[in-house]
Amino acid sequence: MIRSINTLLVPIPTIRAHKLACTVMNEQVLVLVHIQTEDGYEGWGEATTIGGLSYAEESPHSIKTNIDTYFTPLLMKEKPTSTAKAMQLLSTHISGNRFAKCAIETALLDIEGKRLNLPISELIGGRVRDCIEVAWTLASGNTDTDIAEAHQMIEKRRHRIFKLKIGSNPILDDVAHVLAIKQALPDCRITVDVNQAWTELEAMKGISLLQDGGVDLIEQPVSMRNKSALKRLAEHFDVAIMADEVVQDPYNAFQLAADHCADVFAVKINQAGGLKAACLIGQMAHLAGIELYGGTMLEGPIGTAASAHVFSTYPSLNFDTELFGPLLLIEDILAQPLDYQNFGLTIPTGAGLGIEVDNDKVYHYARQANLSSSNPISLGTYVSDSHTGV
Ligand SMILES: O=C(O)C[C@H]1C=CC(=O)O1
Ligand SMILES: [Mn+2]
Repeated sequence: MIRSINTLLVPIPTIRAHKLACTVMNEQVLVLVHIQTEDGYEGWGEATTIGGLSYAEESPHSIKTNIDTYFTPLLMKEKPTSTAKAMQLLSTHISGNRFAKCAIETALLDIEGKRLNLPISELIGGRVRDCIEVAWTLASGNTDTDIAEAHQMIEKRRHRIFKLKIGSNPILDDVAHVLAIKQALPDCRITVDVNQAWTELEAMKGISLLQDGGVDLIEQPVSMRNKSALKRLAEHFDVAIMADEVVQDPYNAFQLAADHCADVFAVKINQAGGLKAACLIGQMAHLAGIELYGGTMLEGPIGTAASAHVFSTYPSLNFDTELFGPLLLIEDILAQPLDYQNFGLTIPTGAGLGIEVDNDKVYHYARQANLSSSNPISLGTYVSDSHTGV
């Protein structure tokens, strides 16, 4: 039986500015859910998003408000006796709010795993791999800085796949930036994420130049609203085209898979609405012959561990993952950091998420952020962006 549900906003600075087409991040606001049960178990979940409301439809504050106002009273009143029943209850009474649902499901699975002494991977289908390769995003905004950062990552054997965030500069400038990095790192896989910034016509031009320059993967080049453009681009080019923002819950992923709108799906547990939903999307994509990529909303270690459990169950993961979120933050909130080495992340083997959250640290940071009104939580720097019509 659930005794308490606490939702905490925990802002942590990033190691450097992280520039996307829709926002510039100097800190990440972790949205953490802590559930405690009457019989002494506790579980953690995470509903972190990117840049306030600039990336997705739920903001850190809306997630906290909605969990406190709607999710918690419902769960406390109905007292579901399993994670599956709790999620069924939430899906019946609460529409949308996929990030919030993901955090609740994660915390409940963490508890269920601890109760059964099994890692979450074994509760959601069973792992078929114990380690996953992790790409790093170069997004300092400067080509030479990005190249130097990539060399450091290779030297430390942390990453050898690099994703570049483009779309906020003129196309030819972005292409020149990407190709300079590709030439400096000829043995590395280089991918680009346009975060919806191009029109179809711009994408035709940009992708053609990137494909000729040897780029390996193009992520969400056009608006998520224009699924047919994404499909046309995937059909037109040999280079792999990946759907990201457009891949949401299993219903919409089903349509995308059935229409074969992209060569690869980036799956994110928060965008999907939870771990089981993300498993379902992975299975559907696989059945439709679509490749899989383990995506991130730049979560801290809780959401990252949860994602790793999900991706460990995928039948194939040919485009690897980008679960580097915790490494972008200056502080860790775990007693023992996640195990990144040899270009990969080891999937935790302990019960539940298999991690130990430093509760004192997390509650301390959350209190500090709430008390200090002169230091409000930053929600990213607004970047004017024409593709979303704002
Ligand atoms: O993929 C996205 O759009 C979001 C995120 C993932 C890595 C990164 O740098 O940003
Ligand atoms: Mn993306």
